Amino acid sequence: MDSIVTAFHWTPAVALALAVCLGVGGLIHWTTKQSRFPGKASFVGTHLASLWWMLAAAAELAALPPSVKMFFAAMAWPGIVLMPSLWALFLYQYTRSDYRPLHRGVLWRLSLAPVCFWLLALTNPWHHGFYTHASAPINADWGAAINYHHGPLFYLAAVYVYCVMLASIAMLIKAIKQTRSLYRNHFLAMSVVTLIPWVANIGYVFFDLTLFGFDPTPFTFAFSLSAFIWLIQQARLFDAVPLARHLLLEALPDPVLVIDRRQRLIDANPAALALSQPTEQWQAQPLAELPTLGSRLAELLHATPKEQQQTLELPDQRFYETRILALHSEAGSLSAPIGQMIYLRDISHQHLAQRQLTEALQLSEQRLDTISQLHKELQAQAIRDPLTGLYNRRFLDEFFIRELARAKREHVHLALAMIDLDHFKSLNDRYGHQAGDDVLAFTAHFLSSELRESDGIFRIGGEEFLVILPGLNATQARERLSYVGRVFSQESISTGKHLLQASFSAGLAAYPEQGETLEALIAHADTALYRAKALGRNRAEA
Ligand SMILES: Nc1nc2c(ncn2[C@@H]2O[C@H](COP(=O)(O)OP(=O)(O)OP(=O)(O)O)[C@@H](O)[C@H]2O)c(=O)[nH]1
Repeated sequence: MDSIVTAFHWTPAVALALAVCLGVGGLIHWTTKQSRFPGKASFVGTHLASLWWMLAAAAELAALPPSVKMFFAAMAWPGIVLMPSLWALFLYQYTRSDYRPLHRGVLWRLSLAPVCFWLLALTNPWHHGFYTHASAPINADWGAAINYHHGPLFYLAAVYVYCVMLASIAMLIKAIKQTRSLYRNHFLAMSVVTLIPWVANIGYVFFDLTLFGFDPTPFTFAFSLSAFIWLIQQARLFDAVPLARHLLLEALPDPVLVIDRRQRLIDANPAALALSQPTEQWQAQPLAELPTLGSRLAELLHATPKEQQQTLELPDQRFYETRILALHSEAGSLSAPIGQMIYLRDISHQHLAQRQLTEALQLSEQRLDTISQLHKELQAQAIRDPLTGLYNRRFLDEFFIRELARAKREHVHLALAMIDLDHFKSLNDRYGHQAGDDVLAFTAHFLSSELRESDGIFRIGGEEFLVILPGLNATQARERLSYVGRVFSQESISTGKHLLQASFSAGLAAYPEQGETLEALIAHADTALYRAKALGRNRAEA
């Protein structure tokens, strides 16, 4: 026991190596507790291999006898060879989002080279193919580091490991080229994390670079470890949520743009790029200079928040509803504005449909107006005589009922006159039908101007008129029509070619004395008209 204790010593380098081992162990434990991510098993395996390497390195550092140091140097080899293989496997799975568990066959194949090199390293005292005879402590101090002189087997192992590392780097470069999402940042970060230990290793193998007189590679794992912790904590590596959000944004058919505080474009999803078609160097370009929509969006950003939610009309009948969201950095309880996100929702279909609907509604309203206007005109035409413009027989009943009701209500008379032009047939025969029409039109106009506005004048036959005179009894109506008839007979009627004179006879009846119905009053007035004709025409009889 004592010999074992005295075979090792405790130095700051050993403490550092053990601290890194503890860190790597903690990272492995933490990773196993995380939710699934592509290549999780190979990621854990990589760190187990590096832990093995680090433990062997720590033991070699702590060991005092050169033979023990060389034994632990040989013990490190399964970790040294397995680690890059598992790392390459992890990158292969991660860049392909491959969640499948590791196949046992793959593990066997990956373990083959590490086991072979391990056996070759352990059997080095017999063949010295790994470390040559010249390998010896750097000085005479007890526990001094060994200055290894590498044999061909060592270089074979180095070539194997570097080939695997080159494959990893190639895989990362390909992945970086093919993606522009958050994955790209992850791949970039992983490249750096991967490169640093191997730069240190190349420095050790080819340029004799050492730390504590020792291969610095395992110590750079301290850097890798910190980088991974940062990536996992801050950049949320392996966290599905930001990746899912980013992928969603990429797949979103609506354009989304992100600008910084100085309104320079920092991100745009494929839909935004397809809409705007900017130059290749669109990142960091001022928003206002962005083709198609930049100037419009820049104007919107200066508008009030209310106006910012408006419809943006772009060429080719495309309409977008705009939404502008402020972005803040969350640093503890402090929140600072860092930019804005502009979201454009494609509402072309709804907008066009709404416009078509509005146009259709306007058209149907116009048509409805025209129809109701036509309807009114038709209604008016239906109750009017086209030649004279006077009411016709159709409106007589309605007019009479209303006036009779009023007469009854107000206890007044209601007179009715039948008017017939005298000798109209001979006028027609002598001067023609057109002249007859002119006389009829003149008569209508004359009666309308001579009688009261409240009197109803109807043309009820060829040269027959009917007049309703509210408030007048038969005698008063007779006086009124006698006077109007006299004036009419003195009028000269122009019929184009001739100046004619005409007269009319009128027969009168009045409610309530001569009757209380239209039929009764017409019958009475007809009789009176017949009498007026018989008495020589151009007169009114009651
Ligand atoms: N120009 C014209 N003539 C019409 C119209 N409607 C009816 N008439 C004519 O009016 C005349 C009516 O004549 P009659 O009923 O015989 O009576 P009259 O010649 O007026 O004789 P009295 O009534 O007895 O004075 C007929 O010749 C009809 O052809 C019309 O719209 N235009």
